[in-house]
Amino acid sequence: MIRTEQLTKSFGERTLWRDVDLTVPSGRMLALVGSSGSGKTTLLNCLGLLEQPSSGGIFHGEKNLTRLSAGGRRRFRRTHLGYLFQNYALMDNATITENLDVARRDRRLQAQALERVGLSGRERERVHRMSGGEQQRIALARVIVKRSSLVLADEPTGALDEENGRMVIGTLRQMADEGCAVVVATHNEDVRDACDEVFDVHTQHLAAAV
Ligand SMILES: Nc1ncnc2c1ncn2[C@@H]1O[C@H](COP(=O)(O)OP(=O)(O)OP(=O)(O)O)[C@@H](O)[C@H]1O
Repeated sequence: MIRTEQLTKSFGERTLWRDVDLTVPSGRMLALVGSSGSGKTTLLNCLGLLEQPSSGGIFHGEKNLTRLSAGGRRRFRRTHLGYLFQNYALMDNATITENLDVARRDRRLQAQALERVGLSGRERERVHRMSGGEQQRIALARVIVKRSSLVLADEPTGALDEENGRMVIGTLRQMADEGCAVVVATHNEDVRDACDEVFDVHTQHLAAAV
């Protein structure tokens, strides 16, 4: 579970969002929508403790994560967080297996995750030789292998065809159904429709997904 309390982020004179109160319990999936530049990635980065909000709190249970030291933030990310970045954040010169080892050295889980994302048998290939969509799927496999309780995903279907887009949406939904709290920034209507709630970062309107 993750919860924000009166979370505000400004860059200089410009406030992206103000006094945001959101709760994403285990088992739920929240979509962050809004026009380009409205602050979806920035909000994900704050939830993932990669950026500091200007004010307000981020709570995991009773713990206010914004009060953690740099070491505490690192430990929280390592223990609880799976982050699917917009630029995938893979080790380019390493193999798929070496990238998955960063999350968890469990060959059985890795094989299951690679089968799920359609990359079985390609463990020894180097990431820089793979297409954008394949890299996006490796990044998803890494999140699957990590088995985090909080999953943040930034435009997870961006580089994918329709079939793989559906696979990613289904996988994120399954993670939520198995007990993760999932937050996904997206422009994609199918992703939004798979979520339980939708928060428009620009208007700051929260609604149930239809
Ligand atoms: N470190 C920074 N310093 C100043 N401005 C920043 C910084 N980081 C982000 N911004 C600005 O904050 C705004 C929100 O950026 P963000 O990437 O969060 O938007 P977004 O909603 O995810 O956009 P997109 O849909 O295009 O990915 C942008 O105008 C961006 O230029």
